[in-house]
Amino acid sequence: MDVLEDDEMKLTDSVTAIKGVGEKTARLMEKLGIRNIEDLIHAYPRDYDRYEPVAAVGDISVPGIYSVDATVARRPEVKPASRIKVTAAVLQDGSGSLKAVWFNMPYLVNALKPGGRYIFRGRVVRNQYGLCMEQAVVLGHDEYEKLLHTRQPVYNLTAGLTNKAMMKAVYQALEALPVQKDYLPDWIRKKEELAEYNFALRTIHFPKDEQELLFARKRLVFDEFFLFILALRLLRGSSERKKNGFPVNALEEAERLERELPYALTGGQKETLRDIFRDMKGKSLMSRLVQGDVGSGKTIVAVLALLAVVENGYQGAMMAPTEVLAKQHYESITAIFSNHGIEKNIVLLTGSMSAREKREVYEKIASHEADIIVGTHALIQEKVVYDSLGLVITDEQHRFGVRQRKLFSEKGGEPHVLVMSATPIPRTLAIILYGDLDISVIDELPARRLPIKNCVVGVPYRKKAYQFIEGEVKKGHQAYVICPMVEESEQMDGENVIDYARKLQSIFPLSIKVEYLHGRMSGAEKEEIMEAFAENRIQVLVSTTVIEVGIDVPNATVMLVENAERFGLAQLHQLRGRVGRGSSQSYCIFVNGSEDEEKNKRLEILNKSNDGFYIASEDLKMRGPGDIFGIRQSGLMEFSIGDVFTDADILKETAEAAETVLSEDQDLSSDKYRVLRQKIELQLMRRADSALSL
Ligand SMILES: Nc1ncnc2c1ncn2[C@@H]1O[C@H](COP(=O)(O)OP(=O)(O)OP(=O)(O)O)[C@@H](O)[C@H]1O
Repeated sequence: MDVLEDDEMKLTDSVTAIKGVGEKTARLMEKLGIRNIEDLIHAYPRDYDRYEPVAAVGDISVPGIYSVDATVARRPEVKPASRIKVTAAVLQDGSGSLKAVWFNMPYLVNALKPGGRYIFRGRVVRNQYGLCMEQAVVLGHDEYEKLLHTRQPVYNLTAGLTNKAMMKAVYQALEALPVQKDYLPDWIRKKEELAEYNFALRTIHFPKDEQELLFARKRLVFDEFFLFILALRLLRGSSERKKNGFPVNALEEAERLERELPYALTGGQKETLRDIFRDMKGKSLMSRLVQGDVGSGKTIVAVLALLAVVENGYQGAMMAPTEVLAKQHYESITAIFSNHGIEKNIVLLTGSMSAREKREVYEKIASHEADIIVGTHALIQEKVVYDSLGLVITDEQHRFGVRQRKLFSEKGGEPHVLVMSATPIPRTLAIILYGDLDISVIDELPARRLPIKNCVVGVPYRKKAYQFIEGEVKKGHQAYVICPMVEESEQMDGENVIDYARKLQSIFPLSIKVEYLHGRMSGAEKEEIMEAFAENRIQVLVSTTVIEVGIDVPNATVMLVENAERFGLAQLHQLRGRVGRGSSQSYCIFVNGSEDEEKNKRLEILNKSNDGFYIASEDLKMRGPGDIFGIRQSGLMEFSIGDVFTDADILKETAEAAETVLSEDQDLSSDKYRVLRQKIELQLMRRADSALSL
């Protein structure tokens, strides 16, 4: 028996335990965050490739993936096009003919006999000669019959790792794993009509049909929310009633700065500040979420809170999700303080600083020479010892720092925590998702802001858009261009930052400097580019969504989003929030890169409104149950399968179920919930680990 168990695959095994997965593949998988079997089986497909019935060639008028049942009209030709060999054929059925090309597959010339009839399945693109099918898979009729109506999983990949390899690895892991115990209590499964766990897991990767897929998905979404909510509640249980070790009583400096600001705070900002000050003065520690739409002015609220803490003799830290943002916060706080004669010592701490620079900052933090520390995750590395850290401000993605909180408490007392969020979700959902936090909402934008003017356009409009950008730059303004990809990819078409920046620079006069920014650049490179953009040494910044959160360059007045159809509306709303932050009129141009009218309709929602809540709820109304794959609403909430917008109903059901469980057993200590509790603890550790390794 023992021998058998040793042979069994375990969730904690490395992916190399799978037959056919070697060190090289393991390293590639690691890039995707997949280290062990458990990670692998939870790396859910990002989409599914559907084998639909064949299309008549004559009916194909827009690009997309198609299957056609056609004959090869004449002997295919091989043309050497620069380095690659292109095999070209003409496919015919009774309704018309279609060009087909393959790259670097010259052997097809002999394999595809003139007059031979096959099923060709591939992506039809539009090039200068019209429609053309690229890299088609050639299938026999029997083979196709078997695949018809099935869905093949499409995984997130990285260069060198093919979809086929991922599929095989997942399949083998699922085959080799022993059946896992379903940790969800039976009564919940029955009440909510949820699939069995092992079945759900298998089906999400290899569904038979749409119905089964949705059934499996619901179960996994439920699980994800359920574990999350329970974890939050357990955490809250342990952090509640924590005594306030950093009472904030004196508020003179903060109130003076508030009076002297060049603008009056909005009602929402004032109320939020009152909540914060009341909390920090009170008996227990503050754990508060500040929710406010893009550009609602959360930063100044954070700055005033930091100043209050410092005035009372403590240190305050502000943790940003990226180095670029940390630097920006550091600079804006420094500027505000120096403009108002406030002499506090502010330091910046980021991962990309040299060891010597870091050491100097550590010393300043330990000796309390530093009052305010702004940085990235570097702020919570073990080497950082605070003298008396009274407040930590963080963003919603990193709030789940169980270990972090523990770390702080080991370092001399738990600080107050303030979490900033721009995710536009209704209060009922916010209460569920932020169950461990009290909530303040900044529900208005600063007065005298001109609403952003929007338009949704097709690709042919580009030329005009570039002229428009040129005009704005000539007026002294700046522009952002967003592309979905960093560089050209074989798997996906769409605009990429590197080529796009090159193209724009060649179109614009040299006086307009175009640069690019993306997440794969080093911290120092990104900082340099952002700094140059903030100082208007760069006029047009072509970027991926790395600038989605928080970047504040009020002089930028145009945002052009390429392949807007690829993004979730909430995410587009965040992107749009990068303009319209100053007093000038701003513009947002969404380019729909597909010819799909439905996608246009979705984007039109953005055209109609600048209100994040409205957009999220309208988007929800337009989606059917089959639309949940492909586009995720928002990258802001770190769920791997659930979507807080689309799955709002499941989220509510989950919250009720969690409530019932906790009313039976407050800390899940009974035998009945032992497996569930273990699963939650594991989840907490994983989240804490991934947050720390960022
Ligand atoms: N009450 C106000 N009146 C006028 N301008 C304001 C007010 N509050 C903040 N601002 C300015 O509005 C701009 C946006 O503020 P801020 O960067 O704090 O937005 P945010 O809420 O953090 O948005 P995001 O979620 O996009 O990061 C800043 O340039 C800030 O100086």
